[in-house]
Amino acid sequence: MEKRIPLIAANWKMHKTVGESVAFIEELQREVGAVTDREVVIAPPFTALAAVRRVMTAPGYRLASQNCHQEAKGAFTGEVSGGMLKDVGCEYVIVGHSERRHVFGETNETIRLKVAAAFACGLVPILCVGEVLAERESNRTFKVVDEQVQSAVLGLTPQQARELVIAYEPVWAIGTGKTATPDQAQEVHAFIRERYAALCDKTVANLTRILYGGSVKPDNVDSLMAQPDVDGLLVGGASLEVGSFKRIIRFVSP
Ligand SMILES: O=C[C@H](O)COP(=O)(O)O
Repeated sequence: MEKRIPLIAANWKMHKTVGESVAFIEELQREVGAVTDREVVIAPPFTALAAVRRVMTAPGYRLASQNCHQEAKGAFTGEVSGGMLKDVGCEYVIVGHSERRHVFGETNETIRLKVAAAFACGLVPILCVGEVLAERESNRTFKVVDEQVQSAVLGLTPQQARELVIAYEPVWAIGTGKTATPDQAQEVHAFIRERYAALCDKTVANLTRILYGGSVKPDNVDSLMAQPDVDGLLVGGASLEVGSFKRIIRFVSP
């Protein structure tokens, strides 16, 4: 039976020069080597994509962008299209990260267009969803996450629905040191899988990878990855140092 291959993604956000990015990848590959039973995805800033691609030579490592524009080309100063990202060697693109939603005002509708644009260019979107603290405290987590997922998958083909990666990132856990407990993560992941099965198809939902993000660290990685519906991680701060990211990649399966 086909299995969900764990996916560990590093989102460097607005960190690292070209030189720092290259040095990190070289050291990581030297220390970890080829990965065969999991995928490692690195999302450096736009400026370092080409350089990282050139040195990313070990099996199991893939390049991602942190964002893309929804249009293929045009007068959009400062933006980068999916086609340009594919051209530079990206295989994945992070779409709808909470910083894009809450700092840059991206809506569910914009994110839906970005998911479609990514697929049209041959990129696999990593769709981020998650509630803010006030939503969790008013018991609206499931409603918010459901709306975000539902909106993003509108119009996807069965194959695209199968390839899409979903990342559950409770906004209150991002960069705060407050990780969701393994039970809290599992509860929302199971809900997402159940809703995905209703929206797409049960077989598709059983194969869809759902990542957790939000203050993932070496000391909580194993308990998060032990949850049956946590298929991988989207890591911010702890992905900036080889030592901590290496430990996260080497999470211990139950
Ligand atoms: O994309 C990554 C998330 O925003 C998590 O960031 P963090 O690990 O620094 O909390």
